[in-house]
Amino acid sequence: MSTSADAAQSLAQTTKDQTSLTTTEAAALASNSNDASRGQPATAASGASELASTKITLLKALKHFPDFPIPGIKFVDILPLFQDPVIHETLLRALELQVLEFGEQAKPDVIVGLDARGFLFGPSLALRLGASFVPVRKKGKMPGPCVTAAYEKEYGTDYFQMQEGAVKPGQKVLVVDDIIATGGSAAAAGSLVRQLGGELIGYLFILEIAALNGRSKLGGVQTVTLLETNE
Ligand SMILES: O=P(O)(O)OC[C@H]1O[C@H](OP(=O)(O)OP(=O)(O)O)[C@H](O)[C@@H]1O
Ligand SMILES: Nc1ncnc2[nH]cnc12
Repeated sequence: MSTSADAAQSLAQTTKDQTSLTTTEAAALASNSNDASRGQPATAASGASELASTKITLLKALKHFPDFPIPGIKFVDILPLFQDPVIHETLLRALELQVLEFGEQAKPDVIVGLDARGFLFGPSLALRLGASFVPVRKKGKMPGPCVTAAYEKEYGTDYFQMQEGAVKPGQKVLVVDDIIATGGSAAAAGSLVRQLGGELIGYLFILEIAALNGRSKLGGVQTVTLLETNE
């Protein structure tokens, strides 16, 4: 009979090319599977199937809109992930597991979410992790003194701001957003965190548009993405 550890190892190996989840995460998903089946141990096969189907479920829920918001952009819409409470919960659990995989020494004090789609899951993730949530907003939306950074993105130039004092010097900060495309938005957010004296410990995204190589703008800071598209 296989143990939970065996099942988790098998899960991680079976799905190596399909998912960024690792052995520890697979173990947690296997444990979730135990809950779902009311105490019945998950077999490696059923756990692997659950993990693969989790990723497929999330990918299938995404919608694609050619030529939005301007011609030539293939827009990936992540909003459907939040329409179904089961998919929403699955998403949050998977993101939480990704952060836990960073290890205790890299436990974030602050989750910084980017305007606007980083606000859809950043606060929920922060609550699960016992961390603060702090927004990065487009310029002119927040009162009081702010730090500002300009950035180029896939479809234009923009400005991001954070409120002074929102991140305290030395706090460990994880920046989260729905999508990394060119990486301009995330890099600007990282620069704001550093302007406030925060320690930027990583970036976490739901989806990476790999062809745009946004990671190259993030200066080697730990960058984790749940899903990937090459379109
Ligand atoms: O990697 P990049 O090329 O910078 O692109 C990624 C950013 O673009 C999108 O936001 P957008 O600026 O469209 O704003 P919105 O969330 O307010 O729609 C997306 O939500 C990311 O924040
Ligand atoms: N192709 C894209 N789809 C959705 N959001 C984006 N943000 C930047 N590029 C995007």
